[in-house]
Amino acid sequence: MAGRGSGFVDQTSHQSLPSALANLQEILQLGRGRQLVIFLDYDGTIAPITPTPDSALITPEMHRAMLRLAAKCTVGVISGRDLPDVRQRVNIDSIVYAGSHGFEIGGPKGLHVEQPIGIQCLPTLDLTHQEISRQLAEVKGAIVERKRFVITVHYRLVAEQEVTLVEAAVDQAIHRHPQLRKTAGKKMFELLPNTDWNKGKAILSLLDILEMNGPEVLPIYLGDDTTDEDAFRALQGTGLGIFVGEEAVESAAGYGLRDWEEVREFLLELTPFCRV
Ligand SMILES: O=P(O)(O)OC[C@H]1O[C@H](O[C@H]2O[C@H](CO)[C@@H](O)[C@H](O)[C@H]2O)[C@H](O)[C@@H](O)[C@@H]1O
Repeated sequence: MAGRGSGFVDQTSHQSLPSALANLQEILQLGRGRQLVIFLDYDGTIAPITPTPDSALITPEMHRAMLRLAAKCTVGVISGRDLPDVRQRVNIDSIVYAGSHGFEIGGPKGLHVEQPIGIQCLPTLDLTHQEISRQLAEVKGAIVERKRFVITVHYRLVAEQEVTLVEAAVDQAIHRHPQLRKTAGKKMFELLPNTDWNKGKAILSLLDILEMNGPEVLPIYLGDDTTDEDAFRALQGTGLGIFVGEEAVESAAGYGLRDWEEVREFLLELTPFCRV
């Protein structure tokens, strides 16, 4: 990873990651003479974590900050959410989006790419969605969220003693349908096509599509959850990862920011130094 920050002490703990804000000059130095491309995760990075998926919105201030940034450089939002959902929440036409953890990519000038393996899995995802929804219908607080290529089973509002029921339903589905694999994130489990595709691969593919895969570009990725680690790893050596959150987790990111408000501050500080 380019730039570990001079304050770097222990790379296994986020709390010791150097602050991207405090080390802005160092980051700018890495980007000197290079075009910056900024990739942002949605939930927990540009929007706060809320009790239900529906209520997680970006603030007007964040929207303004992103608009200003997008006027100066290439911006992408790389999300586990469904592509139309994240696009509508961010609502900026000029940026590129990846939904379903990168299984679907969309952007200006008609850009639209879906992973063929995802398309093959659609009947299995449909069936699994029905099965899990039925199985968890009686579990109070469980939310089954269907995205085109991913099913997310949320347990944030489920009583602690019932979370095992939620995980058991997911595990049984994976057992029945080996075309799917399980991942986990903030108070949720996900089922997605059982293939080696993730946010990191999606970003590398996007950089190719945008013809921004050379040394004259510095891609920066900001994310807060386990699936964002794939993106941090993918950019090691060529770009920069910024972990968002206060908890101590193992991260492949080089810098840290506390929360989405610090993310906004960072974007505002970075914008004047971006060029198209
Ligand atoms: O990759 P992301 O854009 O960060 O999306 C990851 C998942 O985020 C959403 O769930 C999370 O945020 C919700 C709203 O704050 C919260 O209620 C939930 O507990 C979190 O797991 C989204 O609903 C999922 O579809 C995304 O995969």
